[in-house]
Amino acid sequence: MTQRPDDPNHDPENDGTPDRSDPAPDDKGAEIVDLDAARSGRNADRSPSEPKPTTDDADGPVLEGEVLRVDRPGPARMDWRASLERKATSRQPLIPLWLRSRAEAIETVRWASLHYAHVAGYQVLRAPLYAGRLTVRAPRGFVRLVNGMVRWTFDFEGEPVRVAAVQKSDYDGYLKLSRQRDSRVRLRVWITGTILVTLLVLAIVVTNQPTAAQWGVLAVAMAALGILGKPADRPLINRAVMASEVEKLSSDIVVRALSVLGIAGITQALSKNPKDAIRFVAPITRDGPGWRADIDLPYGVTVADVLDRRKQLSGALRRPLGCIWPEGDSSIHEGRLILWVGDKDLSTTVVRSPLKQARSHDVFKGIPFGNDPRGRLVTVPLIQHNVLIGSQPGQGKTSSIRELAAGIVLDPTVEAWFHELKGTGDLDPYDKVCHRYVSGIEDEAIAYAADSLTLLRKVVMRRSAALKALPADLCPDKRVTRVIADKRSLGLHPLVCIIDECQNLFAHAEYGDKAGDDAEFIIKLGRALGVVLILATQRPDRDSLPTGISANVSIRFCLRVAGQLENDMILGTSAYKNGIRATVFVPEKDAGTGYLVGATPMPKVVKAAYLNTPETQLIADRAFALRKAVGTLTGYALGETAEQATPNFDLLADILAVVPLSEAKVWNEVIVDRLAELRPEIYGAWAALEGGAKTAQLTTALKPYGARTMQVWGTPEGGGKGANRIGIAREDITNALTERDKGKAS
Ligand SMILES: Nc1ncnc2c1ncn2[C@@H]1O[C@H](COP(=O)(O)OP(=O)(O)OP(=O)(O)O)[C@@H](O)[C@H]1O
Repeated sequence: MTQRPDDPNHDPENDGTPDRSDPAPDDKGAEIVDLDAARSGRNADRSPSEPKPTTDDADGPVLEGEVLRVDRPGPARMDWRASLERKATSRQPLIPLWLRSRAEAIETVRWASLHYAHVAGYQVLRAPLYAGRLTVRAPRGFVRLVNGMVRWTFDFEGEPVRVAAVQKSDYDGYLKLSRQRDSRVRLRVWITGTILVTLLVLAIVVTNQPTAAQWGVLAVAMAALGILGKPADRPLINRAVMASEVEKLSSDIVVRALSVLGIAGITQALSKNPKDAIRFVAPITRDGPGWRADIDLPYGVTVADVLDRRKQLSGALRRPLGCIWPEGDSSIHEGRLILWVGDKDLSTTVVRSPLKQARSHDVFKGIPFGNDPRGRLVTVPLIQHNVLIGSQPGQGKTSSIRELAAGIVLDPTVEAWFHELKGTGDLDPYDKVCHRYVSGIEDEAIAYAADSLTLLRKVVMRRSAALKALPADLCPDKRVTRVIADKRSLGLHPLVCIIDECQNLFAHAEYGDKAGDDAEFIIKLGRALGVVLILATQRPDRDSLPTGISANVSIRFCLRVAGQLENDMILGTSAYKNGIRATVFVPEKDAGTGYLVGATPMPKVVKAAYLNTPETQLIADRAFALRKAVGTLTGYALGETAEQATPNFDLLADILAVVPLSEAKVWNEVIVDRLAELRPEIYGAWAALEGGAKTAQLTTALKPYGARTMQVWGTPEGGGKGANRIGIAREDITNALTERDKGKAS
């Protein structure tokens, strides 16, 4: 509805006629209709054959009422709390970022001390060189001094002016200048004479002083003359640190770089509004060893678009790729870019492990894992989590595992089950503290790792019952805590199982399927029970990494991978789409650097700490001593023979033993109960499971033999109503047994 000028409520300052040259601030965003233009437009749309409306018709009925605008005038009114919350997100820190983390502050102070110690040491070592230079330059300095004094005393500086006065025949001027010179020279001769006499007296005094003082005075004199004799182009002192070649990051440089990335949204926005298309929401500051710019990208452009062009950004900023770390902050919005440009290339940095010096460690506090590009320590929480590490070969998976393993073994309460299925012995230093350990690529090693998973599955089931039985005051959250872990008799201490090169297990023809099922089971249920699985693979595809594992694991570390598929297998579905791309890392050069997801609130680029073999050996020795002292060395570490997951029993034969020929089909749950009666030490844990878990247990156990389960009609053993439930056909078990035995014979 619009107001008319003849309306009694008409507001002359707001008559509904838009003044495009001077939009009133109050009208910001209001929908104002130019009636004349609108009507003429409407009439123009009519076909000439249509009857022309009468003037009244054209104007339409005049409606009365209050003008209601779509956009209300005045500033946007927000709830004050919401407005405060919004402001809170952009508060500048009271304490500088580097002082907020103890580790970062220590690192900065350490860096500054080392830097200045280096500068001091460098200059002290070169003192003889500087003394030599001063001596060589002293004669030239002496000549310059004498020359300067003579010129000053006899006012040679005024000579050209006096000559010019003569040449211009300016006698008055010349006379004035000559008089001035005479009076000046008279005074200066006195001064120079006094200085010379003083120097002479000083020289006589010095000749009567001890030799050390004479040398001291000579040194000072030579130094002074040497400084005076310095050639203009050669400084006396060498620079201990070459001037940083790092250009200070400025808004102009950032805008220039973003504008050449070829992102259509940025190019268009800049062409329309070169000044404000890219907004800096905070001043560009130093943040750690680099510069940080907080930027709002133009509307419609997301951080993922920029991440995609990190290489181009590196070229545009004229900095090595390893210095360019764009990051998003989706807690604000998807277009908020935090661009961090480091002074140092991350790929040339080796991160020292804080565990190198640690006497012991508590895994409940997480494990120090590496540094982010800004040099801040990143810790991986372990309890309540599982970890998946992946990359193409040679990118640092085993090194990352070594670092995690260091934290694990330095906590003497943790039971370590380590499996390294490459056979290179990278984890061998730790074998002396492991409850289970294997290194190898052959079938025996794979079988051992598969056995570990089967045993671990049982451990998880047993722990589940043990945790359930704990009194509520000891275990209010139904999960293992430090207090519970420390009560060894409960058997709920942390148990960490590492399988490096796990593709060799999961893709194994004989053990792969079952191992995959077990691992998935452990990942899903083990978390609250203190059981942690750490898997590393160089072949992240569906065959080598069951989707049940890649979908359920909670912490992921992806070093360089070749493509989107591998990226998302490790980092989770849509990671690539969301700009978390481990494809940006450079093969080999970026070894140890990867995206860490799930360990920190936001995905992070992290360079893992690196431990070489001797350092790993020292850590393992400390861990051994620690464990020996508290009595937690068990299993492999004590040279005990490995516990076997598969003692001498034969599931297929056992099933045939408990299912008579007369029963063609039987429910799984019935078979499990009968098996438990037959061999309680083996099947007892299965029978303790409830409902679907009991049925699923047998289904899973039969899978490796190719024996399928099906819907079976039956009635409960103790009597009751008939029903369809999951079961097996006896004939299928007989066939599976025949097949298996045939295979063994061949
Ligand atoms: N965090 C790191 N910092 C520095 N260099 C590293 C780091 N991690 C790995 N490297 C370098 O990369 C090399 C290969 O590392 P590593 O053996 O851990 O790779 P990998 O991914 O396990 O290889 P593969 O897939 O063949 O088992 C190391 O020898 C080391 O030179």
